[in-house]
Amino acid sequence: MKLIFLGPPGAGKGTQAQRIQESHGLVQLSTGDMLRAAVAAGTEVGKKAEAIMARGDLVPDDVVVRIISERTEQADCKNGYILDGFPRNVAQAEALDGMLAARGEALDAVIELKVDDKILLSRIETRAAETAGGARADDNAEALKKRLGVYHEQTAPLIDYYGKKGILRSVDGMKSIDDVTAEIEAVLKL
Ligand SMILES: Nc1ncnc2c1ncn2[C@@H]1O[C@H](COP(=O)(O)OP(=O)(O)O)[C@@H](O)[C@H]1O
Repeated sequence: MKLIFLGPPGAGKGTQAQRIQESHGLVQLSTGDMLRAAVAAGTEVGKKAEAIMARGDLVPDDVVVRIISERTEQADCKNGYILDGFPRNVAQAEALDGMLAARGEALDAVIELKVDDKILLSRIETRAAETAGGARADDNAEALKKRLGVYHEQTAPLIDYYGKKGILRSVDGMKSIDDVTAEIEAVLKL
């Protein structure tokens, strides 16, 4: 099974992807995590991405498309995967379509986690406070506003993109973590 978890920063994509990957034997592929690992390791990609990520902008499409293309070819992805944080704009979605078509594969579903902006802001502030010291470079008010703006401008159009393909499944991301997981499980059984 190949899934995309789509939603704004702080929507709970990572938390839910973690839970679903365990129950379905899938691999969670978070481009944010992979890019942070590249920054920490000081690779060429990391050097390119560091400042861009810190201010809340998107890393160039060719960089993340290559990362996903290479990662999904590894043996542990055979049973399927959850893309978390990718694609983030229409160009990335088209590149993903091309990659899957060339492999004779297709997406099973795109799970959209719907959360209001007001709730997102308070969730991310809490996350920043809880991880103070070890906080992510982009968990501050300014970068967060930027990330939300980038989401609405560039990523939200994907809701329509996948809606038209008939594979979009929207879930209320404002319920409890367990309830959201249950709703996703229900949607995946259909
Ligand atoms: N698919 C992507 N395309 C471009 N940049 C990305 C992509 N995924 C992650 N990034 C970069 O990594 C940052 C953090 O991403 P992520 O961990 O998914 O955070 P969140 O979902 O909380 O915004 C983004 O703001 C962006 O700079």
